[in-house]
Amino acid sequence: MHYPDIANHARLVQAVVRGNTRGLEVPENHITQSWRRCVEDHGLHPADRREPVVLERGELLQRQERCDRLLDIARTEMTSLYQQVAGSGYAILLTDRDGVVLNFVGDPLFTEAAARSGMHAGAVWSEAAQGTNGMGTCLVEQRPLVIHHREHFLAHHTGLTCSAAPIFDPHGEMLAVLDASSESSLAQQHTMVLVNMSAQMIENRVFLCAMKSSYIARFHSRPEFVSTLGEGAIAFEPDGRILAANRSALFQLDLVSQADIVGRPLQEVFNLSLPQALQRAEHHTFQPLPIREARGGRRYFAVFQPPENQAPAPFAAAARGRRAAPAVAAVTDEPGDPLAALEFGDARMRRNIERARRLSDRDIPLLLMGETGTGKDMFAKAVHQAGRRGHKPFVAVNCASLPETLIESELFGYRPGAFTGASREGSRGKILQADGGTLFLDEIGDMPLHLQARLLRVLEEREVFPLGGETAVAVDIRLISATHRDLKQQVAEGRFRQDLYYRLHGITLTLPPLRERGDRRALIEALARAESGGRELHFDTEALARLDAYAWPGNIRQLRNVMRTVVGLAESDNITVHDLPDELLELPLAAAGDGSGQQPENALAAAERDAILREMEALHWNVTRVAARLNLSRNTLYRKMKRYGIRPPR
Ligand SMILES: Nc1ncnc2c1ncn2[C@@H]1O[C@H](COP(=O)(O)OP(=O)(O)OP(=O)(O)O)[C@@H](O)[C@H]1O
Repeated sequence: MHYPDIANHARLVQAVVRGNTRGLEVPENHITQSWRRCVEDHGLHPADRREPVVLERGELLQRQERCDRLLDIARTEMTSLYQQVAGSGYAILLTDRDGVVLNFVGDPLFTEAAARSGMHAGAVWSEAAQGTNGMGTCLVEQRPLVIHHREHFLAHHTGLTCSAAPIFDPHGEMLAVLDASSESSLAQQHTMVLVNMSAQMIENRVFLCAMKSSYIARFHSRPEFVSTLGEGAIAFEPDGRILAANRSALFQLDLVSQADIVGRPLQEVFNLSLPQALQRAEHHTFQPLPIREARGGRRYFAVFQPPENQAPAPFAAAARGRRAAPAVAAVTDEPGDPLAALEFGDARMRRNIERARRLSDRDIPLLLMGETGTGKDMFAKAVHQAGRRGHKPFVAVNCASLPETLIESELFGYRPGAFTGASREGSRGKILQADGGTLFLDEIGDMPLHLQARLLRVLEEREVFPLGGETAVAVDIRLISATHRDLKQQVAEGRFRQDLYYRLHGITLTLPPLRERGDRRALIEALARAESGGRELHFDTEALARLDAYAWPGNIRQLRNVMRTVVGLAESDNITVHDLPDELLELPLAAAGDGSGQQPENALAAAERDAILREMEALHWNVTRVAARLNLSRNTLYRKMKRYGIRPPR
């Protein structure tokens, strides 16, 4: 920014703060209020060029360790959000409640500029440090907001556009802020919608994770929305006393805050007795059953889940329902042969399993390739469990979202007192955690090139020097990696190091996409049984043909989600085409296999589809009003409806 622009911006900000705008209409809003705080509370000047405050590495590590559950959960959503906006020069950031950036996923187009502005792990983006900005102002306002260009307080941030949304903990306290920032000239409302959905997704998962040792009721007015972004969740004690509720639960029950519900007995909220609620939880099924609100009698559909350590493994229950269902046990903790359990009759899978079995006790590195959702993660775990290391740890590292600044301490760990602020106990890195067992490097094809060299060094040396330590610690690990990318191609294009590739692919197994598997029908039936908690469902010929002919771009993951919906909506155990989701019925049968891409390809897309559907229902399919509510143009909304196969009810 040139000096005259800086001076102009500073003059405007100061005039507004002093209430001296002389005829210029400046509405009083959260921006002007924030500008005032910047001057009056934080003593900032809009023309300041402040170097970003950056925490020492040790303090950052401590903060990250304090939030490790949040970070684990947020990583996937951040990557997914980043993929949605990739190419438009965005950085995705997560801050803690003090505005310290804990994780950063950046677009190469913007990473350099972001670093210049101070957007990296460890930087502090509170209002006190950086003036009005997406993250800092969201922390104060505690609601989603966009801070666009000249709405920033400091002149040198006026090139930025930031969309930020808060993440609350299960007790309604501010936990973190998720933000997408870019130097784009457009304030993209659509980005705000995506950020908000991702933040809610993280918040819901944090809720379920934090409250997993309690009973949880998950509900929605539509059964297919249970287990999605919009579901309400209420955690309660065995005596029925409510411990916490998520935001959607409060919204659906017309409550304002946690104080309106926490401490009350569940029976006052829903009209079912405590024994009924507990009984439903004990017979944990994924099928949402009707329930009524105690006061107004409004109808919801709910699933009750027991405290985690008490939950029966749903797949195990399903497996017990049938003799010849080895694959169903694949995803349980049931004893047995975990590799055999992945077999349903497909020849390529059988060959993969045989080869993996032959090598399971030898420490040859295994590289798993296959499209997203084909079961690579599950295969890796089965290989681990089937081998001699099975009772030792299986430690997964997602290479796509490893924070760049922390790769070494994440992998190697550090000694107590390795640097100022390092935790007193030190930290075992992932490699040492996996000692004796298996290190699973997931999404290896997405690891930035410059980090691959460091990873290679670790793998070559097989010794770990924890940061600050003087002696090397020998490690004994089996290496399994997975990617949905064509690694050979990546090597040819110079995007993946050849030496690392050879290090990883002692043997490569490719998991076939679902549409090419010969055992599709057996898988469909097994998953339906698993999702219904062991009930024997019968698919009629046409329904089975539709399922069989569909292209399944999201592979087994998508099939599993579809089965969950089918089981939730089916009125009897006989499944017909009318019980199948619309998108499977869109195409004439013969064309159903061409993969028109109408299925949301990831969780965020699925959430977007759900949000559009929810608003459509709430606003009686009035496209103009829904577009306004979601801040989309009508055309964009129509395009999205087409993409997700959303149509008004007939
Ligand atoms: N053999 C199987 N039986 C039952 N469910 C399966 C099987 N394989 C995969 N799934 C289910 O499909 C989903 C995706 O599996 P997984 O995470 O292993 O796939 P992936 O290939 O690693 O996906 P990504 O590349 O997106 O990480 C999971 O919900 C898993 O439970």
